[in-house]
Amino acid sequence: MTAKKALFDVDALWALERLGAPSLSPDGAQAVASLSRYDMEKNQGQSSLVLLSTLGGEMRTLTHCGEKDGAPLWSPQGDLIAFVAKREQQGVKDEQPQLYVIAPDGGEARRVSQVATGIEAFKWFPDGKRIAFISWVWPGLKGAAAQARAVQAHKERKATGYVTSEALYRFWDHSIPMGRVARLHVLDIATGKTRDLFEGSDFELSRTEPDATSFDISPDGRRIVFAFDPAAEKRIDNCQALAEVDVRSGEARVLLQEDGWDFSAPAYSHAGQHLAFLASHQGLKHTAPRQLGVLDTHGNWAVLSEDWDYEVSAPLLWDEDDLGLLFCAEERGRRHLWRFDVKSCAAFVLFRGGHAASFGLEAGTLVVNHDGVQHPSRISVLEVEGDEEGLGAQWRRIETVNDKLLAGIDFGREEEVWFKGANSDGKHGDQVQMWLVYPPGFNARRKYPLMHVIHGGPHTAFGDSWHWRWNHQAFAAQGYVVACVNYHGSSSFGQAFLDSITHRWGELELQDIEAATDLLLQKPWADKRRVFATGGSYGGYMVAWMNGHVKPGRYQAYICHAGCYDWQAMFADDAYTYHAKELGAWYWDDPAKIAAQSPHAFAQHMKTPTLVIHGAMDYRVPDAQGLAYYNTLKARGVDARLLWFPDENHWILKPRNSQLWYGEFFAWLARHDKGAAKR
Ligand SMILES: CSCC[C@H](NC=O)C(=O)N[C@@H](Cc1ccccc1)C(=O)O
Repeated sequence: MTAKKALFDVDALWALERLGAPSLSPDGAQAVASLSRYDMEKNQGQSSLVLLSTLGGEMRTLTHCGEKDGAPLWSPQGDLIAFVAKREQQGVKDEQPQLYVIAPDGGEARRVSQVATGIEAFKWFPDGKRIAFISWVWPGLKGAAAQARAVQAHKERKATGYVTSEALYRFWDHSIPMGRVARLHVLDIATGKTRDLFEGSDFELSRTEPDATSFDISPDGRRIVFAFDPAAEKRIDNCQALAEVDVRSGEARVLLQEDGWDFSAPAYSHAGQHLAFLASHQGLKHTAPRQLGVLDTHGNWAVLSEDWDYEVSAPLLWDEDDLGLLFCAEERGRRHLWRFDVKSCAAFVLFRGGHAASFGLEAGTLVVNHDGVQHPSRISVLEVEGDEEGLGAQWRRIETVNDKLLAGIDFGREEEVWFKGANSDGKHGDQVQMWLVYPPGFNARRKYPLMHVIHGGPHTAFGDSWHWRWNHQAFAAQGYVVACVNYHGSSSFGQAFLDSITHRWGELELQDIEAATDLLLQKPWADKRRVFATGGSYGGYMVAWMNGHVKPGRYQAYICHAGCYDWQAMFADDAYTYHAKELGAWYWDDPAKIAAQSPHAFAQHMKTPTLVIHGAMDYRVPDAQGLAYYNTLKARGVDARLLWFPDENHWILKPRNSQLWYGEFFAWLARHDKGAAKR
């Protein structure tokens, strides 16, 4: 008699540990990664570093005491592992993240930076004696001491007002640091001395969260290539160019700048003869995919993947023979790790997702961090390469994180379904993908409630991946059949499918969702008295749109998380310069066109009970959107509930708040699940 397994719930979700991106030792024998765990009592997370052997053997914990030991990178010589952390040690408490190093065989980590403005992201120089890092600094000041004084003055300021004349002044959940810009610096590991490579120049990195993919160090360590916005007025939808700075002299020159082209994620080949990068032809269309570009030493560049109808994701990693590049890219609701051959321009799947999140390659050893509907992040090493589709490849896990906890939990199975959705060309219905996740122990002869979980974007996709915030297994464990429709406009189904909704947001997506509901309600197990729709951000927009467009009673209730409700008022968001490209007009030029795509304009039809959830720190979809929607429902006498977080952004990230989120989510559905009472 096998022991009954527990159902998956939010406490189990937060009890799971989360593996970060692996960094391999130069000989490929070991990988270091961050491992995050969460404490519901303390209501916070903690990350340490773990060592994994690619040759077999148990995982070892390398660091214990950091608040958030993250972004570990093995030195090129293999003698040190560098990472970013905020710690209190050696009599100093870090106010900003600093750089630490630790020997791979353990011991105490050593702080090697004391940068008042903090360290955002870094890379090792080939000599293993220096690192290049990003820090947000006041451009007019000279030297680290001046920056430290400015940090202190800002901290002690009495006036808290934010003043700017910039077009881009906030991003996702933070204000762009007043007066500061992101710059590249060099740190000498031995002395801790730092140098601002852009000092005295107008160069700066992107103002929208530059990271380690924003720059690369040449194989000889003499130059650093970086992406930057050449426009005088920075905007979220500006195109970036590529430039290169001489590390010794600080002299910088533009390498690649083309009107209408956005360049990013530069990566030198090992021989230094080529530079790979991502290129998006924004002049053609704002949704132009990021494609693979290569520049040679004569200044000639080309897009190698223009005939490949998938979007290339950063980071780009040259194969060890410089004949190919590794990167992740989505394909029909999955995300694989690919190798792109620069000569044949053919793409081969190395790791077939599920969801390939990150990877590392050293000395012929390839590791991947991957997840899926059935499991959170894992790290595996390639043992046998498969065919060009990645079929037959043999990967071996090099950790057992979460195995004990998950062994006692029953998960539901997932199913990939294709159905005839909206016709984008007016002729015939297009094939649309949907993922179903069934309750554990699903029995087709019984009746089940149906719950749509509608993804955001709109240009993203739900698929065979593990989601920490919208966890399909947590929803299915409550007894719902969970349906995730990759509606028209979703990514990973080709450019035409993604572009099909441009200037007509809401129309085809609704047809897809409704076609899916019609299909599912024909299933013997579907209880048509117990149908619900939920969604976040653009998914929240969709459920608000449904409230104004779908006959009341079809769905018993909606849940709208951080939903776009009123596109004119959405102009308060951080991405306002994008709106006209997607909706087809500025609201002042064609208010009717904007209203025709805006849920608020259909409020007079709204009657379906809705739980509205929003975070006050959400600058992408300002919380006024959720409040306006909630107030509208209340004013109309529609049953509504508001869950508002004063300290969360677009996502709900604190453990206790997430616990509350799931609790209110399920309680709202149960409250409107009249069918459940009669079961
Ligand atoms: C940068 S424009 C918004 C596109 C972005 N898409 C994918 O991540 C996004 O933030 N989408 C939001 C919804 C939204 C759409 C348009 C303007 C503001 C917000 C989301 O679904 O997360």
